[in-house]
Amino acid sequence: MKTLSAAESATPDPATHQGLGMGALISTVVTSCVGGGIFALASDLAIAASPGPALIAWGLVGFGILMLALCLNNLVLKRPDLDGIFSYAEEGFGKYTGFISGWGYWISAWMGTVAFATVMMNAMGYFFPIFNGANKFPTVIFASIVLWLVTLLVNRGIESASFVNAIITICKLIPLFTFIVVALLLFKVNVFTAHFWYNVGDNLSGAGSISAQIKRCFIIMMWVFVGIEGATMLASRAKKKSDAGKATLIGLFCILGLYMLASILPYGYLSRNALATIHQPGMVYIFREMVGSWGGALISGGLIISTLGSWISWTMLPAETTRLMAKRHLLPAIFGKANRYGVASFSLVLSSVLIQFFLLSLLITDRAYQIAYSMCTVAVTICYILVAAYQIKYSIQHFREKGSGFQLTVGLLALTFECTAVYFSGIKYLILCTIAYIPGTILYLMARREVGDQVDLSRKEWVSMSAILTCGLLAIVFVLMGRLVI
Ligand SMILES: NC(=[NH2+])NCCC[C@H](N)C(=O)O
Repeated sequence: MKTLSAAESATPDPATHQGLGMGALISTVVTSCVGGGIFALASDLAIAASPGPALIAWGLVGFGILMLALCLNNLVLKRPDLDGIFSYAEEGFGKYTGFISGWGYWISAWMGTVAFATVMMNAMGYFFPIFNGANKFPTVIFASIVLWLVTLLVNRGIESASFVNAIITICKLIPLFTFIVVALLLFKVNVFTAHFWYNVGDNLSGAGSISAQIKRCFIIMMWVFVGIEGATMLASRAKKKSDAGKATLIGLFCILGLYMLASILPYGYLSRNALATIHQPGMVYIFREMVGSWGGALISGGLIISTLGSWISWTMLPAETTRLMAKRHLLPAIFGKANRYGVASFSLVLSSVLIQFFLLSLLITDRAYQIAYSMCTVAVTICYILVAAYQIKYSIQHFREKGSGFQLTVGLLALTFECTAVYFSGIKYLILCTIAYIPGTILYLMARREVGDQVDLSRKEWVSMSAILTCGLLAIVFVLMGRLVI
């Protein structure tokens, strides 16, 4: 049995269908992007900014993600022979760069699961206060049980049937729409405009200049868009290739609309201060304030189902990524070895062990959710940057073709956006990621040996490898010295 990626699992089996239609493609974008982030968005953003700067940030991030989506569409159409997001980096800049991209994607995929687990346990706390208490042991134990149950299921080659996905999508959208409609009805213009640009006179950590507020919004907004690459990766299975492009754009605008409404409307009901200090995940408790306790239950229920669905899909994904990388000899063959259900067990179990390790962080910090999603976002940005870079390279190489000037501009804008986003999000997360490249690089070298390649790295590869390893080692030293605090 074949494992499906987060994106693929949302869609019908291509063998029994004549390719994916527009509806299936759009729902793929929504399924792979909308996980747990939206439920915490309002309160997370309120900590970072007032409504004015938040709106500007949505405009900027929306535009940047659009550029990225356009790059992916273009590459999928121009290079249908390449599969897996890391293959663009490999094709454009050599094997080690391909590895850098794939490894980033892999780290991001399982780090995202740590974020899912934390936000899901917060929502469980709504029903079972034991998960909300100061003692985090019950939370860690329950999250670990879910983790290993999901691992076991995926390891047995479950495929999320499309009807299950449809139910999950409905369960996540109904509470979200209900929230938005009620928030619209209760919207008070004077509350919304009271502190439109600044929140003067309170002691929010998020006070500050407009630009500082916009910067803080970036990582929160980027996180909710992780997964946008999902549908474009399906282009080769679309009924019409051009549909995939359209679907990504339509999906992107739908999601952007959903996110903007869910995060901006609450500013018209509660003050920024109140939103920022509300219990997490914000939407649950904002809705409870609005309509009473059934509201909190509705949103918590939606959140639990939504994150569980995403959790399963994103458990299949890292194993699938490393399997493809092993196929291309970027990782040792064991990463690609399928068990009798056709699942690459080693990768799967390795990701789960790492997730388990990071779940323990819940015991020592109450910022586990923020840390996990920041790491997830920055790690995936590494591959996005390389996608944009390949888009630029490809457009220059084929400059005579029609539309290349446009594609080049899109690539340049996407690259600028992604780099700025990493910078705004905090270089420290990027530096921390390099630690994971130390064992990764060893595995990469082993993979090269395996195929009899006497590791004859090019000069460029040596340079990038040494730079990354040095950063990784320095990061370890800084962490040990307590200089790198997240
Ligand atoms: N690598 C991952 N697990 N990504 C999950 C994507 C999360 C999604 N964007 C959300 O808002 O919840």
